[in-house]
Amino acid sequence: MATNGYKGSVPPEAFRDVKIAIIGGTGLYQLDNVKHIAEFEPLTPWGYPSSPIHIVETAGGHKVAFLARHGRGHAYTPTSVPAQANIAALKHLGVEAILAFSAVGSLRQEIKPRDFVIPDQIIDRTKGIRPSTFFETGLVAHAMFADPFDHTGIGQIVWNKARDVMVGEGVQMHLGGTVICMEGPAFSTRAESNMYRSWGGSVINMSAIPEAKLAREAEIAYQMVCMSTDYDCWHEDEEAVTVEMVVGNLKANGGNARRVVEAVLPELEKAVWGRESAYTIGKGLKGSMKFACVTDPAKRDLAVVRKLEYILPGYYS
Ligand SMILES: CSC[C@H]1O[C@H](OP(=O)(O)O)[C@H](O)[C@@H]1O
Ligand SMILES: Nc1ncnc2[nH]cnc12
Repeated sequence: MATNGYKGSVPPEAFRDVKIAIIGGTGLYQLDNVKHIAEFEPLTPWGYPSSPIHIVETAGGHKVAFLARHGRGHAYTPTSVPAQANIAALKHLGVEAILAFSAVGSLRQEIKPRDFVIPDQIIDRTKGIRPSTFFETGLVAHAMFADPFDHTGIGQIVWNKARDVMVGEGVQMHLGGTVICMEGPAFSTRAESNMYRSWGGSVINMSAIPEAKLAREAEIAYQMVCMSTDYDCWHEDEEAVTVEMVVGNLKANGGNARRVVEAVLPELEKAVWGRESAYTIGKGLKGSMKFACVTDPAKRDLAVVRKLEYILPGYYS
């Protein structure tokens, strides 16, 4: 792999014009069949991201960033993933759209292990122990989060461009659904799993929050693609989830995730680079966080304003 190892806070030329990022979850630690251009680990005001960011060149000649959510070798627990640094680093590069992959348990009979789901909602069951916002005392802003995913943009592209490819691999794709994001790292109890089903949950993972929230605060269009690996522990005819089960199915899912990326990138590139495309990415996002700020300019903490400059330059100063 050709890399320009780079550690620093200002990305050099090789890292400019990167508008799309892929976040890989459990089982997806790198992209294959792409030209690697460079990698770097920027120091953000929220620390270092979980892994070096790989810049790859697509068949369409665009640069795309890839980041392994849990780090190389899966070092970070779901709770300790430095999500603020991950999203801040991508935004600072210029990223406008994130396609994120996640291994999930299925809470529905019809979502079989190895199926893919493009969710449109989240129920947050993390326990308030993860830093989940870029804002703090001295600079307060409230992001709209009613629709946590870019479902009408990136989500539709995934559905329209990757569905047939996946069917060809014997994988069913489901459009829409609710991700329950639990704290972990231990899996749920049967009572919890059944409660989530009664709430209308479709799938369960440990990573949609705060990633999706932080992406929204950074004005990045974000869509998670969920790869089912198990029936959690609610299913009376199936064994309760184990890591072996998840990892076994992930071997197949990892290959399928790469096929999704390949199928989706050409249209996503057109949409993001403003060429003719039927899809709009990040509708209403640009500028939204400027008007979401409620702190009187006279009361703003300059140190916090300076931190926010890293992701939303000129918004609060
Ligand atoms: C190894 S099973 C639990 C683990 O898998 C998922 O990871 P990711 O979302 O990064 O693919 C889930 O969220 C848990 O972190
Ligand atoms: N059953 C499950 N619960 C939470 N996260 C998961 N990731 C994969 N399977 C999962």
